[in-house]
Parts: sequence; structure tokens; C-alpha cells
Amino acid sequence: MENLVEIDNLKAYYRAFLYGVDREVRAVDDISLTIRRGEVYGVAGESSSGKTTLIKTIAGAIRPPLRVVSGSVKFHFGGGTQDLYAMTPEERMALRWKHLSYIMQGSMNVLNPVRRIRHSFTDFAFRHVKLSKPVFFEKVAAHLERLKLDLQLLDAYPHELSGGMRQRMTIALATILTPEFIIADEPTTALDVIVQRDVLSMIRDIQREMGSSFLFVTHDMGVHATVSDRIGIVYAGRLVEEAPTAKLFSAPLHPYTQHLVGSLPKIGDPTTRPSLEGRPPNLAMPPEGCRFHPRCPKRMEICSQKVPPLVTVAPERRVACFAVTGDQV
Ligand SMILES: Nc1ncnc2c1ncn2[C@@H]1O[C@H](COP(=O)(O)OP(=O)(O)OP(=O)(O)O)[C@@H](O)[C@H]1O
Repeated sequence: MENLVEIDNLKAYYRAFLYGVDREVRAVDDISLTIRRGEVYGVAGESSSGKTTLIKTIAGAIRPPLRVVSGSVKFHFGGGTQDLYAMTPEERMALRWKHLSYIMQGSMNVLNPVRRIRHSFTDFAFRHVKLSKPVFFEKVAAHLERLKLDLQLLDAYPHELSGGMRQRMTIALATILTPEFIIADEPTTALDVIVQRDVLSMIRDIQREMGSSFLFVTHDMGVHATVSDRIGIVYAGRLVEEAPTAKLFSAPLHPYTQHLVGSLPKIGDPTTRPSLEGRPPNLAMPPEGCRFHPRCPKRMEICSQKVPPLVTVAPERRVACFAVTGDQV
């Protein structure tokens, strides 16, 4: 399958003053991954592991104190190649909505709270199309109908809608121009499970119908099991494992992934789930070597001395762990 997004050795750090000292918070530290055309690539990891920073960096939404230290993000939109950090801000803006769009956790961030929803469609999407307004709104109506959303919702204010309905409208807005790449950041985290299921199946349907690629970020492994084709596990700013979803769940290789998968509840199994010792590291002062080693049940001497490289250990499987790959890599 063809690659749509190629991320190479990406490093993005925040500059922060901690206890009066100027430090770098290494939130995205040497991440390389590719997202194929038409796939849902899931990114999982606990709070503060750098998921949102990774998204911002891939979307080119960088503002101080965050900066891209090195690496590249390349897209293959519209048959060409776009090198995100070699583009002007205007060129980057031109990719938004048409080729790349966002579904965020809080739909209120996108839908303007003081304007009727139809204005959000005009503000974000209309300027990217060469259509008259009536023809544009015919397109919007057809899209909403396809997504089984009531047209009258366009005349509502965001606060008049339930959380689930607002999130569906946000998804409709993000997909109106059939973008090739959609980034979804915890899009169902704030929703109850029933609404969450409906929103996830809506995302899956859209993805199948439009053939778009998704970067789907959530800490919820249950959600990944439902939507993601492949999953990358992020720990303390680094990608520690990547595998097709079924393989990641049936045979996780990295001790951290084993913990994430092992702590999922199983119906009918009354045994208590193991918890992990310690806390994730402070990314302004991460431990030497493997960042997971202070918490790792399989740690060896080398783990505190050397950073384990991400190694391809089987087709479509990469892992960064000396306990799996041996210490000769
Ligand atoms: N503006 C900022 N200045 C300094 N450090 C920051 C800033 N924003 C985030 N960080 C730090 O960057 C690291 C990664 O944060 P990020 O929000 O990307 O993690 P996350 O995995 O998305 O977490 P969550 O799931 O809680 O949103 C954290 O250590 C966080 O404290």
C-alpha cells in the first residue's frame, strides 16, 4: 500500500523554565513512522507521553514554546510531495481542510460557540472551494444526509446540541472536503459508551467510503481495538512498538505494551490486573537509556545505558526493547 504520510526522525521540544532553570521538554523524541493511504494508524500512550505534541507537529500547528528541533514530515497529497517544514505558513494553511483536517476532543474548539453551525462550515471550508454559496450548501446538505445528520442542525448553536451530536457535526465539518488525511485527537473520550460507539462507527464508515487515512490518537486501547488498523505505542516521547492491531493485542512484544494490553479487563476473568510500578518520567529530565527502564520488569544492565533502537523484528512489527531484540543491535 502506498504511503501518504512519512515522518522521519522527528524531534519536537518545548522550552520550559523549571525551578528557575531553562530546560527542554523532549515531548517528541526521534519518532519515525509512515501512514499508508486508506489506513487508520492509531497512536496510544498514557497521559503526557507526547501524543498531542506529535499531532501538533504532524499538522504543522507549532507555536512557541514548542519547536521542531529536527526531522521531517512529508505528505503525498494530490499526487505530489509536500515537505511540511520546508513550506511557507501560507502553503501549510492551504493544505488544511482540503487535504488535512482535524477532529478534536472538544468539538466546541472548532464550532464557534456564538454562531450558528452553518457559519462554521462557511468559515472553515467555503474558502477552499471554487463554488457559489448555494452550490456549496447543496454539497453540505448531501454530506449531512450521507452521514444521517438532520439538515436543520445547521441553524442550531453548538450549545443546543448534545455532546455526541456536536462531535458528529465536527466530524461532518472535518470531512466535507473529502480530505486525504484526517487527524483525530481523542475524538470520543468525552462521550459516554453508547454515543462513543455510534461516533466510532461513523468515523469507520466515513473512512471506508472516502478512503481517507486517519491518524487516530487515544489512550483508550478498547477504542483502538475497534478502529485502528495498525497501532504505534508511545512512551515518554518515543515510539516503543508498532504492529497491526490484532498482532499487537494477541502478542505484544514491548513490556510496556504487554502492561497496557494485560491491564484491559476481560469478561469472566476475576483476577486483578497487574499495575505498573512508578510513574512516567519527567520529559525535561528523562532517564538515560530506555525511558521505560525504571519501571520495566524485564530491565537489564544495558537498558539504563543505551537507547534501544526501534528494530523491525518481523514483517510490519517494530519494537524498541533490548529484552526482545538482544543487546547487539
Ligand atoms: N506548553 C508546554 N510547555 C512545556 N511543556 C509542555 C507544554 N505542553 C505540553 N508539555 C509537556 O510535553 C509533554 C507531552 O505532553 P502532551 O500533551 O503532548 O502529552 P499527551 O500524551 O497528549 O497527554 P494527554 O493525553 O494528557 O493530553 C508533557 O510532559 C507535558 O507536560
